[in-house]
Amino acid sequence: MVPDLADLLATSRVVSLPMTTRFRGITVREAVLIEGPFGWTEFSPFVEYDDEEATAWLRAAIDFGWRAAPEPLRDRIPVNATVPAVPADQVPAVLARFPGTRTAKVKVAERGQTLTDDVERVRAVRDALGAEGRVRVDANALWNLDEAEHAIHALAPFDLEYVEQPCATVDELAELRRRIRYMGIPIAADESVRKAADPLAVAKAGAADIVIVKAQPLGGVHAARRIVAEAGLPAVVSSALDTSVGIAMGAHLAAALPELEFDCGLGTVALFAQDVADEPLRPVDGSIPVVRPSVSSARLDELQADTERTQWWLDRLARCHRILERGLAL
Ligand SMILES: O=C(O)CCC(=O)c1ccccc1C(=O)O
Ligand SMILES: [Mg+2]
Repeated sequence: MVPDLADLLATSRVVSLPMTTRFRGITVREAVLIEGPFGWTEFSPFVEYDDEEATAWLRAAIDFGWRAAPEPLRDRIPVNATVPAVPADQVPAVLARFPGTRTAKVKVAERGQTLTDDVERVRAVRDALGAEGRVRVDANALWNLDEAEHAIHALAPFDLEYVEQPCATVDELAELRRRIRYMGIPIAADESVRKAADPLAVAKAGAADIVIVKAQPLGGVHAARRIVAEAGLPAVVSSALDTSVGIAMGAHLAAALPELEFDCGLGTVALFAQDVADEPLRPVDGSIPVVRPSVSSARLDELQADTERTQWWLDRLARCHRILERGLAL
């Protein structure tokens, strides 16, 4: 079911959230918040995505606002700290934003940096978390096969929980998995799930040990839950640098999965200087609650994007809505 565009626009608010640390090259995150019959929901595809790709994010927004979430099987979700590609000396300050987390995901392979930068950053994270910490890295598909193999050798002494999207293609992931099997370090697929024509292809090809699932790009909580069931692999629910409302969507997905053996990438509200919720879904004691946060209109006013950006987002929402409706008509 797709609500009318007028219903979506009636409550849509475009916000611009300042971040504490540059992440994915951005320092301000924009989002549309929409109030549906089931509560606030979020539409925030990254600005560089085309309308086709952004339409899955609108499906997700509608799913969360206009449909009851599946029955939650847990009421809190353990989360990881997310460490952007910062210099090693900034690691303690980043980790301090994620109180109580035993797991950290560290960005590596950033353009313009070297493997030495990655090694020093990962070392600083391991030093801070100690032997009981869990350290995973995310290369965002930026290594080729040989670079990945070489980098994983260099990072293995820090005892990696898994390596997320080391290379771009399913074939590369499958080959890398063969090459590093003897090391016992699992490979997790992220972009190969959320940006693929077939999100199950990587699992079918046996090219990953773990799937990363994100509610917005996968078309919502219900669709993503189904992808996890069909993939038949352990899943880690992560986010897309969402506001507390988008994080709540992810938390409802994580809460509905029959098994959740890894900490989830849902702590990223900690990277925002401000947020839309009265009680932001920042990690406390290493977890976030499974709730629909209340959004204050005062905060929406404060964080409102300027006229030009607001129009840009509402136009984009309208184009994606048209694509959704056309899809239904086919
Ligand atoms: O998984 C996490 O720890 C947080 C989310 C995250 O890393 C992310 C956020 C925005 C865009 C891409 C990614 C990613 O996992 O690659
Ligand atoms: Mg990732």
